[in-house]
Amino acid sequence: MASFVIEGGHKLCGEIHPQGAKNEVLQIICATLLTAEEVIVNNIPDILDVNNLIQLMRDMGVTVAKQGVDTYSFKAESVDLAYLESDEFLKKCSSLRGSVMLIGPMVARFGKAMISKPGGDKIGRRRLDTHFIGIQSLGADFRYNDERGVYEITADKLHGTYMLLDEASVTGTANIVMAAVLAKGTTTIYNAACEPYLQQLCKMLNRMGAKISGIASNLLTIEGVEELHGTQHTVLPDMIEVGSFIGMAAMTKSEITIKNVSYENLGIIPESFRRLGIKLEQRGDDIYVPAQENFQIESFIDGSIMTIADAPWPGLTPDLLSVLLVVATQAKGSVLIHQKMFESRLFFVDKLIDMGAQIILCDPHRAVVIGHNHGFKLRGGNMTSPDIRAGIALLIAAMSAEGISRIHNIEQIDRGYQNIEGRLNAIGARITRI
Ligand SMILES: CC(=O)N[C@H]1[C@@H](OP(=O)(O)OP(=O)(O)OC[C@H]2O[C@@H](n3ccc(=O)[nH]c3=O)[C@H](O)[C@@H]2O)O[C@H](CO)[C@@H](O)[C@@H]1O
Ligand SMILES: C=C(OP(=O)(O)O)C(=O)O
Repeated sequence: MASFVIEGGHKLCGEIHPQGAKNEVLQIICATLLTAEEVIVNNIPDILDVNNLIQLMRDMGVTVAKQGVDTYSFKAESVDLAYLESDEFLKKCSSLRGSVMLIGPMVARFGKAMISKPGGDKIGRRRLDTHFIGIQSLGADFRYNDERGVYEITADKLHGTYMLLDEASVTGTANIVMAAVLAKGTTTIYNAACEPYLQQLCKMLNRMGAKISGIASNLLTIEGVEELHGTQHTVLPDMIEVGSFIGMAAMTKSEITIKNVSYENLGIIPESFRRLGIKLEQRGDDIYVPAQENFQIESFIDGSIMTIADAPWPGLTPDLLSVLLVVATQAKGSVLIHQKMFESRLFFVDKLIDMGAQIILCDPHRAVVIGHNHGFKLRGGNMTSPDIRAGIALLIAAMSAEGISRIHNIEQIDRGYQNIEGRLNAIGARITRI
């Protein structure tokens, strides 16, 4: 298990470029299974989750070639269906949440998929009902093998249908869309998730010959087609990384420019930081964050205490709440952070409290943060990263703290942030990997 040693208190200065979006690229790579032709994908981040999925595709028999620093081609002419039954494949799937999105394309094109319980962050219950019910309603048969703890999914031919999802699941919607594009007839998905990740997936599938309408809304209509073709796709910048950089700048009183953020795809994210009092300017497609000595949390119009809560897109992504929470510890004023979707993502606040933050954890979903207004610096600490976003929040806390901090289990951070210490050290941070 690797660790970061962080010397706190150094300001950042300069420009930083966000990597390609992790949660988009996981969908996109799975979708390359839908055609025998070559799909070229640009702006692929060099992160653990993505590299593991690329390796899994290779193991399945997909021809993968690295064509440039962040460009790969995928050609799924055939897939080794026997490998899907192997313990090795199932073990790899279980350590990677994105692998659940192999089901849709595999069933649609090859009539068969196997999956063990997928991994990902341990951030509370993460059910898969939306995926299973959706793909089942297209006509697939799900069988659970108790002995091996795996699901076997089979279908002769999928058939389009109407479905109202029980929740707007991000990976669930992606999985169902990827199954429906090759189904016979029309599929209508209501209460579909509509994050930019999904918009990008649907646009790529349409370039491959799919017929999807309603993109960016929660009502998708998919007319099934016989087959799909090759294409090129460029992954959007990672909006969670953009938000993480805004948070870092505010906590370290730094002036930075975040380059090429695809501002129009950030939704409510910039506004959520502004509600904490953080100034940021859109400059072309960049975000400029000026150095700020203080920032004051707004109140609601009726004067009541600000609440920042997650919600399905275009609401605020839950993946940024840990960052917003840590930033609030140095704001002026108080805020209630309400993590509605996940039930174990706030426990990391204990570590922030140890560092001197004023936080009341009300229950697994809600924390009240009373900001120090930069009047008291957090103390360096020794901590372990429980999940990817708590990991980055702890790194932000450590970068702003007095003294040396150590963060263990940084593999969690590596899942989603490319060479984070290298990129941050280049603009003034002091982070060492040991
Ligand atoms: C690989 C990937 O893309 N992971 C993202 C994806 O995970 P993932 O697709 O696994 O998450 P889901 O969208 O399925 O659901 C996330 C959680 O929110 C709850 N829920 C979801 C929708 C809803 O309308 N109401 C509700 O309560 C679910 O019960 C679950 O606990 O989306 C999550 C929610 O944005 C993000 O945190 C993850 O980073
Ligand atoms: C929760 C996340 O990832 P995963 O769904 O892969 O666990 C995340 O990206 O914040």
